[in-house]
Amino acid sequence: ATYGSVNELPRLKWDFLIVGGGTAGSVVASRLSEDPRFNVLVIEAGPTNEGALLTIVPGLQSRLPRTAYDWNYTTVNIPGYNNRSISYQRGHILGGSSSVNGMVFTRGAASDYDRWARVTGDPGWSWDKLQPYIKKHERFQTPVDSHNITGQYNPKVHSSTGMMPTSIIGFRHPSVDVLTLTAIQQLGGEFKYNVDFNSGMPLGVGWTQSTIGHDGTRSSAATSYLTPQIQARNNLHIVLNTFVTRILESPSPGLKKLTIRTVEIHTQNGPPITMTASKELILAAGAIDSPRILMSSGIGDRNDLEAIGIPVILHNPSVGRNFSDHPSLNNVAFALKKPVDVGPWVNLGSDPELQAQALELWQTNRTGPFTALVRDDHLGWIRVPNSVLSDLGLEDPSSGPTAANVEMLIGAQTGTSWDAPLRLSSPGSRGYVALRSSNPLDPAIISPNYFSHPFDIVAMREGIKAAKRFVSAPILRDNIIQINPPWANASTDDEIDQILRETAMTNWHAVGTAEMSPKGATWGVVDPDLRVKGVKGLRVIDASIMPHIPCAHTQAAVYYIAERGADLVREAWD
Ligand SMILES: Cc1cc2nc3c(=O)[nH]c(=O)nc-3n(C[C@H](O)[C@H](O)[C@H](O)COP(=O)(O)OP(=O)(O)OC[C@H]3O[C@@H](n4cnc5c(N)ncnc54)[C@H](O)[C@@H]3O)c2cc1C
Repeated sequence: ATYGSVNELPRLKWDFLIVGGGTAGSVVASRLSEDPRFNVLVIEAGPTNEGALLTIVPGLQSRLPRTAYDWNYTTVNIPGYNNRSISYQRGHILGGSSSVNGMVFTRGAASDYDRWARVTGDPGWSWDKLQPYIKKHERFQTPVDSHNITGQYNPKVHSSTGMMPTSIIGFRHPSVDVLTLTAIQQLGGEFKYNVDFNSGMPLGVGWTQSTIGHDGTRSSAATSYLTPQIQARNNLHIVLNTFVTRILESPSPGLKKLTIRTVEIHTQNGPPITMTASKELILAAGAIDSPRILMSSGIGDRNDLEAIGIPVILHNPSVGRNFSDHPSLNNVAFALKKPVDVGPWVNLGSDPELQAQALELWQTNRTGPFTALVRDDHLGWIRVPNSVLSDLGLEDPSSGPTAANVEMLIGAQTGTSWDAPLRLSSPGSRGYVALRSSNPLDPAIISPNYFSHPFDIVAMREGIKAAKRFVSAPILRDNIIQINPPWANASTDDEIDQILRETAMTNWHAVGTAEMSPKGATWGVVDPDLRVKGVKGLRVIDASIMPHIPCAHTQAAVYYIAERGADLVREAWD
């Protein structure tokens, strides 16, 4: 059952308490409550996703920032971004960030997961061992426009029996696609056609896949794992609009080890409410808020916590560190002499009339441009040339030679320019999340520290060069005037770097702030079974636990972590 406030909750005994009904939390709740022996309560700060049109219609995603569905965070001034601070979106709604994200569906490289297995000493995190979870997650379907997708994906690497509807992009731009596909045929090499970048081998250019199924609506963790039927389970309870401030030591007669299975819940007009799980407490509040809750509760760096007056219950300097994210650059585009025909929706982004028509089409029969969000039909995954790295004496931070350093979205949204927005897929920079004060209601300090590692700015620069190589394909080059501002007059590396620092943004892929490390390691926050080090009764299962960021949009990896995480919990209580 689902409750609108903590006052409506029946007084029950909870086996498992899950803090955060986001991407990972929804999966864990769904899987644990498959076992009728377990009584599960999810505590979610945001409202229900039910009927929230902005989260249902893919094309309305851009209207989500700064609504009630957004935590509305802002980073500190980022030195590598010329001291700019940027807004940092996070989902504040059932389904969490999966209810507000861009729905791009990418898994990354097999070597990303193999590296997790290597650094944690647990082969269970390897690409091969995760396959059952990859399959349990996905329900690949024909796209909403029912076009023939033979040759646009590899059915062998997809599952049609899992929980979450996914597909190939279902609203395409045929005149752009012809140019892209011809260009990659002409260029080959780094731009070779990759029939399916979700095979574990992402390099090359392939058709965009998204977490939108045949019905043209967003698939989120809430719509897929917490369907009305699943929410109706007798042993699954979800309380919305309820904010967890801290987690507390629980009475544990006879146990010497620090035991934490109690949550403290904020109430408007009264003292906080506490609840204790009889089996386990699971933090799934995401890469910003899971470390925030740990630190507010006295688990973190002793010096930092004492400096703001928080009594330390467990000294662990890794909490909140290792923040990793993908910087993005949306302004890489080339002016065209002759426009490409992108159809009647060309001004969709700016014309309210067209947007109203698109919404009507979506509502009437699930057609039109609002059945997709990303308007780039192809994604490219590229490497920084080894020669560039060796000349500069830089190491490649990616997980290996088959992983991507840079992602290039490929399209021509307005028809008047050829677009190549870039994402840095294998950043070397690491930032942190910290507390502002001892008040657990204060938002955390988010310090992403982008472009603090020398590789990152080099890789972005190389991404721009790769975009220039792309438009040098015979099919495109005669139609290209030049790269658009702000790049048109930047010729030296210094000039390019300045523009990078002035204009780069984020892809909202924060991970790593409660990283896994081997059992017994002197660093890290959780063991490979996701138990918080030095604590009994407490796990973290969400994006925070990734030791390294995959070269992919991060939701797929979070689903796999949550699927396996739920299994690890279940095994412990079998
Ligand atoms: C704007 C945006 C666009 C993105 N685009 C893409 C994309 O296109 N493709 C992709 O693969 N990935 C994308 N991502 C990233 C991806 O969505 C995230 O990596 C993933 O959803 C994180 O999952 P999580 O479970 O760790 O956290 P979340 O899904 O954020 O879940 C955390 C949950 O905890 C709740 N919570 C937090 N604090 C508390 C508290 N104190 N008490 C109670 N509840 C609390 C939150 O409300 C939330 O529901 C995007 C993210 C954003 C924000």
